[in-house]
Amino acid sequence: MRSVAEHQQTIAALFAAPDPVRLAVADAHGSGLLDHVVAPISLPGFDNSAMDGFAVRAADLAGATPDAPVRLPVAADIPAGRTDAVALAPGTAHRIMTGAPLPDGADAVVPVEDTDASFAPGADSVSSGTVSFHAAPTAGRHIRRAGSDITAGEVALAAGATLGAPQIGLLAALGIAEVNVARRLRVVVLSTGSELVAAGTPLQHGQIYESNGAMLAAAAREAGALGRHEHFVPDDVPQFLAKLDATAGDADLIITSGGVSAGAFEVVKEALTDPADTGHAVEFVKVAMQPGMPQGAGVLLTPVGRRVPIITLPGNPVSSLVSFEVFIRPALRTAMALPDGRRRVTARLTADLRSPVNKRQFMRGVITETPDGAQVVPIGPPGSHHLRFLAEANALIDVPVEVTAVAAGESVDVIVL
Ligand SMILES: Nc1nc2c(c(=O)[nH]1)N[C@H]1C(S)=C(S)[C@@H](COP(=O)(O)OP(=O)(O)OC[C@H]3O[C@@H](n4cnc5c(N)ncnc54)[C@H](O)[C@@H]3O)O[C@H]1N2
Ligand code: MOO
Repeated sequence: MRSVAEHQQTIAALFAAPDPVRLAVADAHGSGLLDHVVAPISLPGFDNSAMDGFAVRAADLAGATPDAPVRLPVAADIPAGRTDAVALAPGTAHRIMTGAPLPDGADAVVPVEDTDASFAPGADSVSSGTVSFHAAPTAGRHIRRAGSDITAGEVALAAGATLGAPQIGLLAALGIAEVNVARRLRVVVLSTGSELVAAGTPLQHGQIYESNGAMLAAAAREAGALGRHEHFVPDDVPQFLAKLDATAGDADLIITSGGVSAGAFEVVKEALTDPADTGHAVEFVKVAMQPGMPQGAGVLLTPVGRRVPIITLPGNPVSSLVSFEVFIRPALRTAMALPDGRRRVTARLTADLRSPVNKRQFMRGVITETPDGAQVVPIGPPGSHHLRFLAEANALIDVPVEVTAVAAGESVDVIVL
């Protein structure tokens, strides 16, 4: 049997290096940045006010106290967005709003609360009257200096960054319209099985609702890819191959579910084990793990001669999602220049655990932080049909091949989902 690590390498080798694409910043959300982004401008771009109040020369207010306020004439009004250059003459103040450019000559801003003025709607305008200051500001007070956030020429975002909301915000603030990112890969899931029907159809005896398609497409999207799913029913090899060709289209990865173990009607395995006829090259193997033992991986040759990676996952729902997590997710993320994004931690086991001989087990668990450190509770039986416990789990307990039992209180490796 193949080890988990060996099969991880096989899957990783199916993917090419990240494919560069230039996207509008908003469309690049969630993508991996391929090049350093250098700030074309400084932020802030000009000295500006951090408060609604008055721009002053600090020296003009030296000695101001509530008992001995200093009164100055208000010469101009500077709202945010005023674009002409305004100067502040000695012995005067300008009314200024948050984000408005500081006038030449001003070296402090006094918030309106520290004066006798009011900016409340309906209050008298003070822009051509006088204002009384109760305190002496220090020079530089409430001024946001040009370049204090980032200076033009500095690296704003390093290659490898993932473009989440804050990174999109920074790029937009720098006036950057487009970025070079790794193309998000298109993942198509094709589920097989004559027992499967779609939601909305009444179930006959022996039928079940198809669930792996939606689940694996969601997992692909959670991994940062573009995921969609198709459903194929008959256990018929020519029909399956035709569906595969039609589905492959512009896919970067095809994932099938079901039809790969030892049954009499394993359509995926049958259809893809004869590369002489089809040009496909898919290898079916057993991996020493539980769940997820029957696996297949290789390359599909499309009718237009394109080679598309294909990964054939086992049909049991828990097996297919755990296989996605262990094999496909890391490879997809690397191929999209995204960090692995999963935390591996050590946690204290709260109940005894058993694991099959010669298999690396990925057991569902619930991990919590306690004052004594992380602890993990194994949940659900090992059977690969227990979707309910999978939905409850927030972690996978990674039990090494050589371990067959772990006692409560011992430490285990955990992948936090
Ligand atoms: N004689 C043997 N039998 C089995 C072996 C084996 O080595 N020898 N391996 C077992 C293991 S382990 C697994 S895992 C499964 C894998 O089976 P397949 O990949 O061939 O999948 P199916 O037989 O088509 O389905 C298995 C199970 O999962 C349900 N299923 C399948 N697709 C879906 C779907 N899209 N949505 C919801 N549920 C699905 C299906 O109804 C079956 O119950 O084989 C064991 N058997
Ligand atoms: O690999 Mo199967 O996943 O044990 O149920």
